[in-house]
Amino acid sequence: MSFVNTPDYRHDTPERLGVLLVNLGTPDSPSVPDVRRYLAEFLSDRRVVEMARLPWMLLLHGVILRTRPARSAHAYQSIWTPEGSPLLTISRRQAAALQSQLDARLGGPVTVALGMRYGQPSIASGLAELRAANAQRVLILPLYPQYSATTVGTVFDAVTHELRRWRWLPELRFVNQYHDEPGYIAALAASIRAHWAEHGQAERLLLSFHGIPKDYFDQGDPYFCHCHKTARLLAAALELPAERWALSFQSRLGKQEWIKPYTDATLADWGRAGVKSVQVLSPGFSADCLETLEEIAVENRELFLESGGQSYEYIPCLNDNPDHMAMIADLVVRHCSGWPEIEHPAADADALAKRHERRSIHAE
Ligand SMILES: C=CC1=C(C)c2cc3[nH]c(cc4nc(cc5[nH]c(cc1n2)c(C)c5CCC(=O)O)C(CCC(=O)O)=C4C)c(C)c3C=C
Ligand SMILES: [Fe+2]
Ligand SMILES: [Fe+2]
Repeated sequence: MSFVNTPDYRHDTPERLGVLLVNLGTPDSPSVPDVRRYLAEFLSDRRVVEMARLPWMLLLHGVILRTRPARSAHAYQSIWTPEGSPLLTISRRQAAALQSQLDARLGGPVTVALGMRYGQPSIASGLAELRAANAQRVLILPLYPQYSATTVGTVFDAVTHELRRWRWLPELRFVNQYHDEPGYIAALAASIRAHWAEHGQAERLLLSFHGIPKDYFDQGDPYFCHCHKTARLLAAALELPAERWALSFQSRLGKQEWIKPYTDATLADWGRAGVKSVQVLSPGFSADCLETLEEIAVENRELFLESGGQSYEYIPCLNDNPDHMAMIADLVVRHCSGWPEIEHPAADADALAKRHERRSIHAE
């Protein structure tokens, strides 16, 4: 194996701290071939589908990748914007907002880059961007509040897989969840309150998280428990009594059992039981994407209304809202404690130059 450090870290420019924001990723376009390529990469990940390799590869390439891409492409076309996939455009705005917040707080020693687990920009390109900025200390920050092996675990795999090719490794830290972080709960509560202030309160609030196969939970994935804790803390922050809210799991795939209750079944039950109005929030998604803008905001709305409901409102994800990005900036500062860029923030160019002078003695 050959190593890829070109250019290497440099002694002649100040060292920096790098933050790699990571999210799931999205197809390059909503065309069937691009969606197929994206699904092939995503669904070949052993952390996402744990089934025995040979039967899964036969099923994936023999059946799923021949049928699902057309259906998914159609759904992607309905949410695509002139700037591209919502997940990617929002992620770029989040990276820019985090960069500004950290610049304002620390005086400029941090570089923020974006890397997607599947598709572009890749985790490898994000790490290369940080290396080019001379970021010798790096924080990996997957934008998944709840830990799951299927999301956060696989980000770790991709980062370490790429770093196996580097000769000079950065000092590395990794955020693996923030599901009960007070700032995260407060930002969610504030966004719901803002929605209530404008639209009033529905009879029920549904907190819908992406699902995982039940088997992964049975084998120890803490995701289900993290979702429950987020939901419980959020309901408490909103002072919502138990009969006014529920938690559910969306976006299941395939025939096996996933963690329950299911979002679609819950909404259909509520509609049939005479619940007239609901508001739905997906607190586990840090950015709006196909699963919220199409599945929750459109598909599940139809289902609820067809089942007897009368009013259905989707409350958007936190996206790049300032409370959210301030909370993410707090997380960065906390996880990087002890690192010089955080402990001795340079307010001006002079201080930066002095800090560099101090450290480059060893390089001479
Ligand atoms: C076995 C399959 C899947 C598991 C397990 C899974 C877990 C999981 N996913 C997210 C977040 C997102 N998933 C998104 C799309 C998506 N998810 C799956 C399958 C599994 N997800 C598929 C096949 C797709 C693609 C769309 C489709 O064909 O239906 C997205 C949106 C991507 C976008 O481009 O907008 C997100 C975000 C979490 C948080 C999670 C486990 C906790
Ligand atoms: Fe998913
Ligand atoms: Fe979906």
